Amino acid sequence: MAYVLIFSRHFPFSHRLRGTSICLLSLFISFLCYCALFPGAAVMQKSGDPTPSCLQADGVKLRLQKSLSCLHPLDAQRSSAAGEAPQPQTDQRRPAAAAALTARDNTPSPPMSHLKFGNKKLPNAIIVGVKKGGTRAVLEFIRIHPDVRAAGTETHFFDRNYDRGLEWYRGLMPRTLESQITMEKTPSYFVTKETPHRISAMSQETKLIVVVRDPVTRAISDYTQTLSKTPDLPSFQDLAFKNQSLGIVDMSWNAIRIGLYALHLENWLRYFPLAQIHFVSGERLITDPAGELARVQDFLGLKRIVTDKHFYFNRTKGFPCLKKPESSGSPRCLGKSKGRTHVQIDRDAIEQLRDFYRPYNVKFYEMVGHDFRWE
Ligand SMILES: Nc1ncnc2c1ncn2[C@@H]1O[C@H](COP(=O)(O)OS(=O)(=O)O)[C@@H](OP(=O)(O)O)[C@H]1O
Repeated sequence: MAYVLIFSRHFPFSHRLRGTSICLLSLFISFLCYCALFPGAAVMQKSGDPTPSCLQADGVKLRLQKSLSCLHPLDAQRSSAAGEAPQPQTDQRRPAAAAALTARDNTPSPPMSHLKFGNKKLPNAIIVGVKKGGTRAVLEFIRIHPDVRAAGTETHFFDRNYDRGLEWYRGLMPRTLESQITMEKTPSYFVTKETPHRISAMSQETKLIVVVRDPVTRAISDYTQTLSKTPDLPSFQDLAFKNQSLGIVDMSWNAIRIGLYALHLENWLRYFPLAQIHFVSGERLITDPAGELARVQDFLGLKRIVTDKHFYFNRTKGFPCLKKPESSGSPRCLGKSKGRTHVQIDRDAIEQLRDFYRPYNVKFYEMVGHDFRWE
């Protein structure tokens, strides 16, 4: 206003003209002052370039939310072209922007990770044996149940890795929801002296599954596997007998020892009641997988969801395989190491081994209350 008064003194116009000039000059000078104080606002809106005003919004949650549309002006244009009000971007559509928002906003995010991924838990159920009994088939078949999750590889925690501790073991487990059970399989547990005691020390509630198979066929399967890795292995007969003509079997050979099921089971029954151990027939697992899986599901307290509609018999493989899931994927058979062609063993040796195992088998049938008919 001082400028206006000075100006009017130096230019003495007529009274009306002077009043109008003073008004116009006042407005002009006010505009100049406004521009000097807020340079950005006037210039940005004129140029139509939104970026600097977006940058000004940085650092403040409310302004940053608004500024998300600044990061993607094309989206704002598309929205207005479609006649929609521009929407703030959701996390899914703009993860980078959403991340920036979260980083600047210290509000804790909801505990979605727990809901989504669950927790790693120690196993509720373990397939403890027997080697070459069909343990992989049982695990792969039961884990298609939505309430079962399993460690993919054999952990060998209770026999080889016990010193690593339970937290190491837990770390190997998949994440599960509260409603799901955790499983693992390590077939050597069944014949390891320390294992029953160690599992009961972890939890006396652990459910145990043993897949048993005719001990003579199992021994030949075991030998066939070792031979595939060690081609210069002595013959089966050389390893199985101390003296074949006298029919003296070498019980110290692992392939023979594993088949003495009754002796191993005695050790387990010192720590677990029989009702907590479920025996799967390795033979029926091949001829009737759905029947065996029904019993496994009952034992685990699961709804019978895995049924015969999940299996088909693959003639090439000579074994049951899993059907193609409805959603995607392809039929699934177990790998080449399951269902190998066995080494031919002469009939006499097989008969001698059957005689050797018979009393142990009978004892085993009595202990478990079931005749597996290994004749
Ligand atoms: N569906 C299906 N597909 C393929 N194989 C099957 C199946 N069901 C049971 N089996 C039998 O499983 C035997 C291998 O047993 P394991 O999985 O316990 O072996 S291992 O101890 O883990 O090495 C394997 O033994 P071999 O036939 O001697 O190879 C199979 O006879």
